[in-house]
Amino acid sequence: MKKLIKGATVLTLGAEAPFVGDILIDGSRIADIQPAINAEADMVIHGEGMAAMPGLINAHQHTPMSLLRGFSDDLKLMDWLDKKMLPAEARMTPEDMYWGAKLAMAEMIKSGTTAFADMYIHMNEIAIAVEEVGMRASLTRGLVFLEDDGGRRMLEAMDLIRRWSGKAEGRITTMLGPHSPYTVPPQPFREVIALAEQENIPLHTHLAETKEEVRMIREKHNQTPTEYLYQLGLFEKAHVLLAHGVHLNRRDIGYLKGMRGGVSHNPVSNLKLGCGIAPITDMTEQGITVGLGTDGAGSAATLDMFEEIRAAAWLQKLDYGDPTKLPAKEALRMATAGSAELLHIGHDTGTLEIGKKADIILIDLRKPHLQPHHDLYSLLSYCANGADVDTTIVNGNVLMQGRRLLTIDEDELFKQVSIRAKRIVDGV
Ligand SMILES: CSC[C@H]1O[C@@H](n2cnc3c(O)ncnc32)[C@H](O)[C@@H]1O
Ligand SMILES: [Zn+2]
Repeated sequence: MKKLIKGATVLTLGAEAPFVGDILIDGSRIADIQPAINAEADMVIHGEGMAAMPGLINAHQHTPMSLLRGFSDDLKLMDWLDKKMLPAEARMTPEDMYWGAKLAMAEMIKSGTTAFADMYIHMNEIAIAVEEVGMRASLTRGLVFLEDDGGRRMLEAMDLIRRWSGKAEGRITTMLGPHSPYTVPPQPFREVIALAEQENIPLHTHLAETKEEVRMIREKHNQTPTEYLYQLGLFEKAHVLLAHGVHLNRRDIGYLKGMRGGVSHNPVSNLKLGCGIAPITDMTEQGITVGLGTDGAGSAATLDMFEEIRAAAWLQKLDYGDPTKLPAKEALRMATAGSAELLHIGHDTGTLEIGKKADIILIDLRKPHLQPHHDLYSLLSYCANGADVDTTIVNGNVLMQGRRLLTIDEDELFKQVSIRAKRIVDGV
């Protein structure tokens, strides 16, 4: 099946400057990108007046937490987690995970996200939802080792990996997910790292999100959270996706230098929880890959990656007192090629290139806030929002066109969400 996008302003986010042209999709991949393509196609997508760019990639998510959006705000992270989220999560059924993940995916597709990294529980139901909806995802069973469970969580983590890696036409990949330095003691952390190294499985974990975490790890191990993970051998033994990295000193950044993977910066969640500003300019200057994510909707509020792009750029300018920090194009590249590296799918996604997967979004520029067109990178980083996305394509399949979702029934979704969200929070 061939599809032809005609007359869009193409931003490959690779080496080329933006140009008006066509994109030919053959099956799941980009077959050609040119100023004009004369080819037969089964479907023509009219891109006139629109910008075509790589789909945004959300590098850190907890999708079912969309059911907990707005339920518990304005709390400190540890109170929010221990007193509100964990009791609510204990009441969530596998079916809730499925519908929560679908709600998150509906929002992501409608705001131009084509791929995401997810860490949660009952991941089998989330994988089924991803398979049905058509997005690309890296799925991880989150592992907390604060009490003995006879190995059940590890079995679930390995079951997810064995059952779902490479499935859904190759759209699903998997990772191992020790939750954080404060929920995984040294011995189980070592065992997870050894397994990751032995079986060549990437890891996804939280790191140095709050000052309280730094204090807890100092009291328990007399180390910074980053030193704790470094001394366990994490950064040399596996590809690692680190979420947050807010409280890193110069020496901590040195430990990350040369690592495979990198850091997911989640600026809106960090702002809302009052965590601080991650030193991502210092990281990128040391060659550390930085991508962007939202975190779960329970902490971030929305899953609109355009808000993350804007917050990331503007917070670096504020933090350094220097508006030249994190320029517009770099911020867009963080949300695309940067995040793709973290998900370990950079060879296939993150830029528009012949041979790469056709994960493409079209943004309708025919809006007052997206005129005139001096610099499209500035316009998309600083002025656009998720509602400007007209079309979302993943793996060559159109998941949204003219803002209509083609693989999710929104009426049924909203009905399920409203019943389930109420049941989960009643009594918490
Ligand atoms: C064991 S599955 C993942 C686990 O992570 C929790 N979570 C959600 N947001 C955050 C965050 O910002 N920092 C730490 N942990 C977070 C979520 O509630 C799940 O229990
Ligand atoms: Zn998180």
